[in-house]
Amino acid sequence: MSQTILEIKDLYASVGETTILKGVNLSIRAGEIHAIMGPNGSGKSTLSKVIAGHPAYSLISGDILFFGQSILEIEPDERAKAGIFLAFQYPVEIPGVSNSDFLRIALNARRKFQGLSEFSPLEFFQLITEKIDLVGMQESFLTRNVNEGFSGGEKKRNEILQMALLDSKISILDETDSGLDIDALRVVAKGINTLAKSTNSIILITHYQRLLDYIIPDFVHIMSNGQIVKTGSVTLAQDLEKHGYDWITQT
Ligand SMILES: Nc1ncnc2c1ncn2[C@@H]1O[C@H](COP(=O)(O)OP(=O)(O)OP(=O)(O)O)[C@@H](O)[C@H]1O
Repeated sequence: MSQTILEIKDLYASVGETTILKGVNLSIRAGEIHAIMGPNGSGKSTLSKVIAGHPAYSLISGDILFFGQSILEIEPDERAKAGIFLAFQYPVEIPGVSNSDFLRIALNARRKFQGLSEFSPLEFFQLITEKIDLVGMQESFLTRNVNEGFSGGEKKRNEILQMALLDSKISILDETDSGLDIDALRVVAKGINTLAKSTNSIILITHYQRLLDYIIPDFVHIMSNGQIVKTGSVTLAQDLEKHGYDWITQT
C-alpha cells in the first residue's frame, strides 16, 4: 500500500470565538486525488488554510500529520517548503513583483530546503517556458506583476503554474475551476492530470461535478457544518449534481 502523505485527525479549529472545523478526519495516500465538496460556508476553505498554517485560524484540538510528523508547530512558509501547496480560491495580487521573480524565488526556496542547487535566472527561464505550455499561458504573463490585472481565469492558471513548478507532495486546489471558461477548464484539468503522480497527492475543492469529468478523483468527500459527513467515489458527485445537498442529510 502506498505511503500516507497527509493525515488529519479529529481536527477542531476556530476563527476568533467561532468554531468552524468540528472534528475533521481525512487520510490521503501517495497517488491519490481527493475531491472535497459541500455547501457554502461548510468549512472547505478553512480546512485548506488550516493545513497550510494560515495565522487567522486557531487550532482547538486534533492533529495534522505530514508524512507521519505533526506540523502544528511548523510555520506556514516551512510547510510550503516541505511540500504543502495551497492554490488560493482568491489569488492575491502582488504589485511591484514580477511573476517570474516571484516564481523563481518560491522555487529556489523549496529547492534549498530539499538540499538542491538554486536555479539561476537563465536556468529558471528554460524551465518556466516548458511549464507555461502546460497551463496554456503566454510568456508575457511572466514579466507582469504577480496576478496584477490578471483576469479571474488567468489567476487560476497562474496558481497551477506555481503547482507545476514547485512539485509539491500535496497540492490543495481551492475552487481552481471557478472562473475558468470551458476551454480553460480543459487545459487546466489536463495540466493537473499531468502533475498527478504516484508520489504526490491532490485535494480538489470544488462545487462543480463537471471538473470531475476531467479529473477523476479516487475519493469524493462531502463537508457539512465543519465535518466530513460522507465519502464515496466519483459517482457521489454525480448523485449530488442530481439531488443537491439535502439528499445527503436525508440518506
Ligand atoms: N477569517 C474569517 N473570519 C470570520 N469568519 C470566517 C473566516 N474564515 C471563515 N469564516 C467563516 O467560516 C465558515 C466557513 O467558511 P469557509 O470559507 O471555510 O467555507 P467554504 O466551505 O469554503 O465555503 P464556500 O463554498 O462558500 O467557499 C463561514 O461561515 C465563514 O464565514
